Amino acid sequence: MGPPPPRAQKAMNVMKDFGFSPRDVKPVLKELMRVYENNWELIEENGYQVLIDRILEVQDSKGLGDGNQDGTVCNEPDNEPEPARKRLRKQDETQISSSMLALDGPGDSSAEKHKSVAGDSLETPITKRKQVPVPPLMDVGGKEPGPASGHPFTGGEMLPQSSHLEDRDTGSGERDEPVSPLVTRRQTRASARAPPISSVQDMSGSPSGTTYRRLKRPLNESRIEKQPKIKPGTEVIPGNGLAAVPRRIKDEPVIDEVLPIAIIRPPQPDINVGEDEGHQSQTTQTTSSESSKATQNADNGNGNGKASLANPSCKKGKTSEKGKTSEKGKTSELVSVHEPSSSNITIASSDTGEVNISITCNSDLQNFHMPNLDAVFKMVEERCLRSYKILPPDFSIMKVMKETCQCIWEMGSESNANKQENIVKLTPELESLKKSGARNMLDGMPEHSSFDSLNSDKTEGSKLVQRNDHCGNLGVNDSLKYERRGKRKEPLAPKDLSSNSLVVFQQPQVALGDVRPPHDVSDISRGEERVRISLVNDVSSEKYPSCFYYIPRNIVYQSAYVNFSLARIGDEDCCSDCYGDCLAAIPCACARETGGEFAYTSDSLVKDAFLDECISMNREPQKHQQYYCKVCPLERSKKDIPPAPCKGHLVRKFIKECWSKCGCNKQCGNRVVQRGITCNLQVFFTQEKGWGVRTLDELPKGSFVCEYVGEVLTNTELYNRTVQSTGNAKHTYPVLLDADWGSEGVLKDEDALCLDATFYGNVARFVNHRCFDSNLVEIPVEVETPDRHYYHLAFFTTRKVEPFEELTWDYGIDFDDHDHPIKAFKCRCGSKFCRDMKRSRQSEVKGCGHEVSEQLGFPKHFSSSFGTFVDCIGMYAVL
Ligand SMILES: C[S@@+](CC[C@H](N)C(=O)[O-])C[C@H]1O[C@@H](n2cnc3c(N)ncnc32)[C@H](O)[C@@H]1O
Repeated sequence: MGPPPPRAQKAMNVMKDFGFSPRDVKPVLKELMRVYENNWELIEENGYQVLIDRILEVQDSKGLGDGNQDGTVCNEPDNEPEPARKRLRKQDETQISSSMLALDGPGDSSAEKHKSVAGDSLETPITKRKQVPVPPLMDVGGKEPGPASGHPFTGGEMLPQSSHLEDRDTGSGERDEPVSPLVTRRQTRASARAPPISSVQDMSGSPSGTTYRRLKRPLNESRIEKQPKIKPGTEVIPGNGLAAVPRRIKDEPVIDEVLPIAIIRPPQPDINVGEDEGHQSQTTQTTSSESSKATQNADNGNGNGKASLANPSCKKGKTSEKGKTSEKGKTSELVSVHEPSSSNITIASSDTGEVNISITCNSDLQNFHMPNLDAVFKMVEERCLRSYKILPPDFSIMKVMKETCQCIWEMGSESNANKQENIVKLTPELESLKKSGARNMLDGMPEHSSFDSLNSDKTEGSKLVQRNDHCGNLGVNDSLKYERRGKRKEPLAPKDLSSNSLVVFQQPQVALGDVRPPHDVSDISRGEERVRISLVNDVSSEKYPSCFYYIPRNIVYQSAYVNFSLARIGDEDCCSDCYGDCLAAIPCACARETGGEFAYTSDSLVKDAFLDECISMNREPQKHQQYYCKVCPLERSKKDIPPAPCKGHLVRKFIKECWSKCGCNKQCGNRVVQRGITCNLQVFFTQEKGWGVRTLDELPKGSFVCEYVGEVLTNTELYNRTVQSTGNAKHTYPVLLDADWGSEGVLKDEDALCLDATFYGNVARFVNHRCFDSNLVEIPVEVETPDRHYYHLAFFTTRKVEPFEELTWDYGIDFDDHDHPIKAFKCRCGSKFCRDMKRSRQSEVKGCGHEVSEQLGFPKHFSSSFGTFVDCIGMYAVL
């Protein structure tokens, strides 16, 4: 017989370090290989957990309870095989012993032995050792939740091997001290290069012996006992991983059936909306709280292996809304969730463990065809991602199932699909954002904001609040008709919507209230920023700027697709293995975007070379690479047929900051923009340009000043806003987020985004324009998402700025572009490089009191970089 294959040999070596002799290990390994059909990954998973478990079981069933009782010397005494076993017991005390109890069955003596072994082992090592925190289960491959166990997001999914190994290995007596995970990456990486200790050294399978192991699932889940048998005749949905590789958690009741299975049944002919619908909704409709309760009940039932069966045919009297039935002679429980209009969802499980999820779509059956399920799931997935942005804490699979039902109904019903065009779709972004982790995007929202009223009563549809003239555009959606009801304009329910229609009203444009929001002159951010931003006017009698809501972070308006899903951040887009301050260590994955070097210095300044490149791009765009879209979303949004050719977009340099999926701390030097404004700014009234912003501090070159914050819109929304704008006065401050447009094919409208700070914005909305030599430059910064459709636009100083100096940036306006939907203002920037050649030296400007700058004939250029358009129509006499 030749030597064992390398993976088997490795497994044996690892087991040896745990104190198991090859004699113990070999047969078990063979057995597992047979059971898992030589799938080594399953055996190696979580540090050979399954193998360890099985060996212990075999030993226990032999009545050994101790790996060495057979006399095998599997390790030198000094290598303390026994404590290794004991540690294993101790760590698994709750999980292993309980799972074994469950397997062995009540009253089984071996189970009792396990208990006592575990109990013994709890005492000895701990009393011998210093008071060391009980190590998590990571050394045997499990996942120990808890704050100390590592990654903030994964709750300890990843741990530095060096720390947990040292923490655990008490063999030498020198490693008793726990190693803080809060070591710098440099330290951690250095220790990674040292040979890892004992058994777990190569468990990651990483050829480089990487420092970290990724643990795929909690320990309990990884306790695979054996392949459950799939009963003949059981329906297995292809591609369902659960069915293909069934797993059973040890401490759950033994069930021979495969679970769960979702069965989507075609609608029953006897269930339709029609005349019956009103009755049906009265008798069977559950409130959402009832349905969630019902769902919970169903879940509980499943979890306990209790029965339930669901079938839409419950309407025939076979079962009740939530009742018991004895179909097939089994006790079964049924839970139905009935939507008033289009769907019923029924979840059931039998006492054999079979779970059925049955969805009934009440549709016009004549026009219904069962759509391809893959297409349905894709549609559901897209909707969820779009609607929920970040999945809210109360996200439930029931919602997904309802969405699924809706999609099946829509896709399956041709006549309805056609009607969809006439239906304004529900866009729950704001609602879900408010509930979700993205709520902080709305942190700037005042209590009385129209958001609350917009969302408080969906059945009433959108509520628009008329804005006073000073605030400009009402943004009424074309597809809705409004009538006056008291002071408000409220939508009339569209008459032609069938009862099956998808609900209903579009969020209106975010409109400001009748009441002008009070500006707090001591802090216009009303406490939203880390610093106060005062407002002064020593020049004119104008006390306040036009009304707007101060928000410290962007908010998504409506159709823009902004996805902060952590799942989309791959390893290459974060540094989960970092600790402390990334700048203090060798550059991590987050520096990849900036050529392998961080863009910031340890003083939080943008490095000179990087900054100069960005400045040059702004000042001399013709010298830099430009992308030309095949079909430019900006031109497309203008609705010209055919759309005009793309005018080009600068290929921008991005900064990528560390974020939530990174292991570093909040004070990491690669987190500048996300920390918000730190310098003292003041909004003041300028002589020439209305309100402006100045710094009260001296700012060195490369300092972060503020971000341009506003509503995230699609270009079409922006265009609609612009063309709908009427009135004597309006301000629009849109900025295109076009830094990556041309690099992709044809962008969807929802991906071609811009920021509008007209109604919701931060202090940046007051920063005035200066041609060419502005003291601020905008740099795109990726924070939450590697997706370049959405990024932060951050302002950094282009040079040292003195206290009380006005802050300006170059809007990139083409003062000659008379076709542009937004007319350029008369530039009063005062720069000797001013591009606005045509302005009159003496023109008197109402409102903003512009003065004339000298015209020195600097050659005009137009940076379409961000396609920034800034306007103050109505405040200027001549445009
Ligand atoms: C982003 S806002 C800046 C804040 C604005 N000054 C205010 O009072 O609200 C842009 C508007 O400011 C004015 N503005 C900015 N830069 C200007 C400049 N260089 N010359 C003249 N007006 C300017 C224009 O009216 C423009 O539409």
